Amino acid sequence: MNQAAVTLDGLTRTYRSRAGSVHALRGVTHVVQRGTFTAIMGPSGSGKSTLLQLAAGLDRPTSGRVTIGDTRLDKLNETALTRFRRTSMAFVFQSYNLLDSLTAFDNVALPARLAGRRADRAGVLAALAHVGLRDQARRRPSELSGGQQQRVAIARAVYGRPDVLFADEPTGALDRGTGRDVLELLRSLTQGGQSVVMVTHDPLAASFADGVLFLADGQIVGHLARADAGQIAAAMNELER
Ligand SMILES: Nc1ncnc2c1ncn2[C@@H]1O[C@H](COP(=O)(O)OP(=O)(O)OP(=O)(O)O)[C@@H](O)[C@H]1O
Repeated sequence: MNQAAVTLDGLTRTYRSRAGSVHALRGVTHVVQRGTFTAIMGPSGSGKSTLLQLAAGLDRPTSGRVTIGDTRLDKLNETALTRFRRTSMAFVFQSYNLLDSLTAFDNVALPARLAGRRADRAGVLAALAHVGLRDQARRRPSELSGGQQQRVAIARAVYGRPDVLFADEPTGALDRGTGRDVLELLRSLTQGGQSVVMVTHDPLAASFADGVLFLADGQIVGHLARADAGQIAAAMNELER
């Protein structure tokens, strides 16, 4: 089996507007191994969100390519890409992105239903149980705390057992303790062979990852393996000087 979960090969992304061109990514090459948790850090505007969007197939690179497992995203048309995203990848955002008119259960079941599959009741409940919310299945997001809502979003993301979970500041809106629970949950997914790629500004959040990639000005400028929050903060300070 291919041990590479995400392969980024010479990725560039240039945004063009009347005001001029912005080179958000300037040639990023990196491999995320299967079953690992990677954090991406860097100063504001360094290209972190752009990188995540390209890796998740939500946007196309100007040049270079993204491969998820053995599948090259540039070989897929929009329909095939949407289908592939629904089965192989999931995305967790800072703002949870749950539908308030649906219960926790129906939010978790939604991607499968959108993909034209029946959501199996036992599987959805198991996903909710995995994030400690088995008893809240009938509640709507507005009846849950922020941390619980983010756990519903993670249950939704893991229900289809995607190979890769992308997360953009997943703990940005949570207090420390709740954030820690969410990060431990993300880390636990790797034991089942899933990969997690997370953008964060928070060195403590990044310390839960197996490795941290540092971006500056659209390029990878450093890498730390299994570092504590102090080491990560020191590396960030160096970058921002
Ligand atoms: N749609 C867009 N059109 C034009 N420029 C963009 C667009 N999206 C991002 N940019 C620019 O590309 C660069 C990288 O942006 P990106 O959002 O990837 O950075 P980031 O590291 O995620 O920043 P932050 O930490 O502030 O969220 C920035 O200069 C940004 O202004």
